[in-house]
Amino acid sequence: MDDQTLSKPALPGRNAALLFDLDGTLVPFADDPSLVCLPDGLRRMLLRIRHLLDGALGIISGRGIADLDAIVRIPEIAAAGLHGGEWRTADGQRAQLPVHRPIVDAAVRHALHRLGDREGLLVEDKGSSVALHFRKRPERREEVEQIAYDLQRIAGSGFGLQKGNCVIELKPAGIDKGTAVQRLMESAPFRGRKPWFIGDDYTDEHAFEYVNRLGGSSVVVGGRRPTAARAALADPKAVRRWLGRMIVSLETTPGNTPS
Ligand SMILES: O=P(O)(O)OC[C@H]1O[C@H](O[C@H]2O[C@H](CO)[C@@H](O)[C@H](O)[C@H]2O)[C@H](O)[C@@H](O)[C@@H]1O
Repeated sequence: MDDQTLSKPALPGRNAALLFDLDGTLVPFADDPSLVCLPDGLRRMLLRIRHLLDGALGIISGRGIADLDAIVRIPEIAAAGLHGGEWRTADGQRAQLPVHRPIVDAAVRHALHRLGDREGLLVEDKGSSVALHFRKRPERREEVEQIAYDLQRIAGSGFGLQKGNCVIELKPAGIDKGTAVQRLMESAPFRGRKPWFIGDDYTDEHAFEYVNRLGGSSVVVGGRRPTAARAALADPKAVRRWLGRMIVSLETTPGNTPS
């Protein structure tokens, strides 16, 4: 169904575990992925909410964790990167799935060779995957997607494709943001709490489906439909306003000691 009308999300209670996507959710899209930054005011809000939820706040992204850390700048925040290919729990333990570097190297070389004129296009080498970006050249979408399909054939069944906002990515098969949410939810202080996932893109649908199955709350940012999400916010500015209301609500909930 693509005429879904979704209402705004309620405010999470003190037993919530809050998991956010980054690009298109907490921060607006930029032409160049390296130009994205998280404003200081928003960082302070996330820190405050993390404190009020006893640490149960994390980021789940298609970016690698090192890239996320450089943007988010919240030391040791619980995170999953590369759509679930690596993760770090709130106590700082890190893990990552095996990286098939020779295949990724071959895919990067093939993509660079095939693209020819790369003006406005970007081949992003993410270590275990490779993303082909066409935000500045939307008219080349079909050509870029065709190259990605060819990369998938060359890489074989151990790899799959993930479409996103003006991007298509070759990534290891069998990982997605649903498994990423599951990994964090099985670790402290997330375990036993009600999961919330807030995201905007196709890759976030796996996470929406997962939290829905757990009886959690799923919030899509923006107008992409259809979606498995059960509530919606218009854009990253609306997300920030919602976070502001959340802080007031959590601070005034009996049992929370403002500090
Ligand atoms: O899961 P996310 O946190 O949303 O990360 C998804 C991808 O984000 C980045 O690409 C997207 O954002 C860029 C900056 O706004 C934009 O230029 C690009 O068009 C978007 O697709 C990042 O570069 C990717 O590696 C992530 O997978």
